[in-house]
Amino acid sequence: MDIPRAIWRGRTKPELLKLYYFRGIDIDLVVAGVDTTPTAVEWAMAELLRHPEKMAKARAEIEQALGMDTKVRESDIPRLHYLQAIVKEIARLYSPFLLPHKADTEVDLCGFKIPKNTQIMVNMWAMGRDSSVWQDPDRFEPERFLDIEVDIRGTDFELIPFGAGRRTCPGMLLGYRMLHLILGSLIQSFDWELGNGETPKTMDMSEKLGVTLNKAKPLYVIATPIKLQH
Ligand code: HEM
Repeated sequence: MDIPRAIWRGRTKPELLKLYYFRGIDIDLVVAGVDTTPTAVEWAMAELLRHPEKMAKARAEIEQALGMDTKVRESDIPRLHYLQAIVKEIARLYSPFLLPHKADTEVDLCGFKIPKNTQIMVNMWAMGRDSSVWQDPDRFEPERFLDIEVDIRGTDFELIPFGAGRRTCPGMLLGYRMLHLILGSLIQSFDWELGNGETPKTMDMSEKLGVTLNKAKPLYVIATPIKLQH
């Protein structure tokens, strides 16, 4: 990571270390914050376009809760239970790995001995699709979350898309709210159609693993604005 010459010229060593440290934090925030939310929104829109009846159900909930003349706001999220269920279902289906962690000491985890200094990768994708926990795990079924209480903010360990504990995602509350707001606004404000000749049945839903789990073939859609009453 290079810092331009004009910035480091004439600075003392501690000053330079500080610069590197803060620059590292900036880069962390951009890398970790930029890709995650849009990727989740893309998967959610793809699933909703594959299941138009669920898109209609989500819009009906918003219309019923807010009427036709108010845009979705952050304060509306607690009332939009189906929207929350969609976000949880997307987190269950399309979360990749947590960041790598390292065991500080030897630990016993569910009968497995993890030696000190082992690097641990938590596979959230596999956790989300574990058939001993989730019924019909590969199916997009937000309704499953209407009957059970699962908090995805790091307290219910069957679903931890932001991680949990001391190294949990520091952008969690921002990401969590943005997901609901963006998705709610998109559902409320536009009619959606698939582009590029794709149909709900033939849509390519393959995945591409990076730091986030991306859609291998980007979603191509046509959006028609719906006029809110004002
Ligand atoms: C839907 C949105 C997001 C998801 C699903 C998400 C998920 C995650 C996950 C799983 C981790 C690793 C936690 C672990 O290994 O235990 C993480 C770390 C991190 N996230 Fe997020 N994140 C999101 C949004 C954001 C945003 C908006 C920001 C910043 C503005 C952000 C900043 C970070 C940073 C800096 C780390 C590294 C923390 C560390 O190393 O201790 N994230 N995130």
